[in-house]
Amino acid sequence: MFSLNGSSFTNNSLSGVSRCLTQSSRRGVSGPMVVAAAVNSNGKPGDRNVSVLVENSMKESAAAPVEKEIKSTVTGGVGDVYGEDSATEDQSITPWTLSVASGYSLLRNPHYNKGLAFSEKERDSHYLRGLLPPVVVNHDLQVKKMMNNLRQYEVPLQRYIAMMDIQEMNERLYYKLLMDNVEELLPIVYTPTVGEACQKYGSIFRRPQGLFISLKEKGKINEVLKNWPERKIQVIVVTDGERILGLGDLGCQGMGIPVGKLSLYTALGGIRPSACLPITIDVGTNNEDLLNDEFYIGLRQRRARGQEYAELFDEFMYAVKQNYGEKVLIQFEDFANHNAFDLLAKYGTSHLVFNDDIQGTASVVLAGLMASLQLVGGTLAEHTFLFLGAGEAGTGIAELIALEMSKQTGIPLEETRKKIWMLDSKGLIVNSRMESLQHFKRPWAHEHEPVKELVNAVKSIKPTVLIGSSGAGRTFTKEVVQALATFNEKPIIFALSNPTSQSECTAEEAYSWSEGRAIFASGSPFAPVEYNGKVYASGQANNAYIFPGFGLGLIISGAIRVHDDMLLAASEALAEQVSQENFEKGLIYPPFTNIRKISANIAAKVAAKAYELGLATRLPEPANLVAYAESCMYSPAYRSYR
Ligand SMILES: O=C([O-])CC(=O)C(=O)O
Ligand SMILES: [Mg+2]
Repeated sequence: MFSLNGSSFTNNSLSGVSRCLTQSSRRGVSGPMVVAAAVNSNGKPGDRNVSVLVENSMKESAAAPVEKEIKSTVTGGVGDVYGEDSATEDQSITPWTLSVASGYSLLRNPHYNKGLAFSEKERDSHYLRGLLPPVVVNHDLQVKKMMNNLRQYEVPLQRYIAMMDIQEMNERLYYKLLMDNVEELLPIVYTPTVGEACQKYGSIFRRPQGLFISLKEKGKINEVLKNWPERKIQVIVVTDGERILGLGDLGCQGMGIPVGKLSLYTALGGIRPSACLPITIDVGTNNEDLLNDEFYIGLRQRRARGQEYAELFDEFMYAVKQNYGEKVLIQFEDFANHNAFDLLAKYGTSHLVFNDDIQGTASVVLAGLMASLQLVGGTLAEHTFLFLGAGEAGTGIAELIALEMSKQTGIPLEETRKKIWMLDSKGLIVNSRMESLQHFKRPWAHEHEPVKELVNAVKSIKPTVLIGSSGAGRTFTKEVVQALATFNEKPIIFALSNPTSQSECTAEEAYSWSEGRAIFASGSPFAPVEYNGKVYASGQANNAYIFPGFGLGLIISGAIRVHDDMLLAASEALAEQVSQENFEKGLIYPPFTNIRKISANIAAKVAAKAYELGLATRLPEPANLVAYAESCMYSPAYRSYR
């Protein structure tokens, strides 16, 4: 332990300062620069506004709302957020230092470590001699070795843990692995395996990832954000863990989801890893198993609701804006319905927010539907839709379909919504249930007699498209699929719930029960299926196709708000990427192997829409947005250190 500016630090907290050369006089060096996150521990951040804010809120009683003070200090400016310039002598600041990492600490810094790929020259100039065995290998060989190692693990969760270890050890190796082997590794770092990882997060927990903001941090969220070692954040994925995939309330252990989503932001959408910040808001959990689990990592209390929740969230949202400015994208992920819609509505006018489960899923499904029309014919408005599940995903998709139909035909939204039917746990959503319906379900109540069972709704409504978004597995039974197949030559079936255990039916069931006629896509991946001597490959209707490119489009245009027309633009861009060859295989999504190109195209269309709507701030608009998007994308290639 030693003391700096009156605060105590362990050696580790200054990530190798003892071996680092102070950088202030050597700007422009292309060596491994490290920002040493030496955060003062006296609880007084240096920023003048923040100090005022925190002191004000401390003066008030702990329960008093801090919203007023927080809002009043937000200027949208990010110039001097750490307060180094504006602090007076009596205000303490965070002593950040820029330094060059070398030697042992360089090998332990995941941003800059290259392992055995350090060149002879780098080994000399960065004090690495003797710390590495003599061999020098290239990036490709490292990837080959890691893939060999990963394939030795038969249990997917072991592969997940191994991937997390690689991410902690050598970030560029992690992203190159993921990008070069996207179809093989996506099911590991993402659905379905990430679901199991969240369920067991407490047990497999090694090193913390992302930021945990719990009720204990109320009144101090500004300081917590300052503890994060990166300053230039472009995308935050935040969850409160209440509805993790279709697995329900996993509390603080939901952190696996923001971490996984942001890995995809980098690998699939080209956002720099250092610009990505995963956050879990911990307000407790109502999951009894977790509350009784000795390895649980979160607050051991039931969920805070109402004002307590709203105040913590408000403090968080304004602290984010204060620290990272107007253009940081905040992606809401896996909130329960009752919060998801309200948070999106509440912050949609003041922040750049995007709800992946409502908007991202909607955009990916609309893209799949646009592509399906090439196989089944007709226009969107000529189809009839039935949803099982009227939550975030279901109503979000329904609204985007209705909007697109309305744009295509000129028919008012209220009318196009009538082509879309929904069934929730209480049966078909019909007018006679109106009084008891949650507000987000009401637009979908149409005139019809009550129907309880899905199979009877299918027989009565005769949908051409059946979409499962309830989070409950195995609900598209043989009877349901067979009924659908009696009046559709090519029934379109989306089994969207994640992970695989929650899928409404399997690919094999969809093809065999429809005698090979279904056009099928699912939220979690299924291997190709053989039926009657023919191989059927199904698509993955997962928002992973959309959010990385969508976010990139917002960032490259400097967008300040999300607009529904941007979602439609993203759907069109994705649907356009389905090739004739894909269609011939019955696919309605392009393969993930092309995802970087797909993301660049989505980004370009989203950015173009932002410029058109006057929501872009990065001017002038680049002439070729696809080329510009591609040029902005992160590459995991190693850099040379002088
Ligand atoms: O994470 C995924 O695979 C898709 C998604 O957003 C969800 O199921 O909540
Ligand atoms: Mg989600």
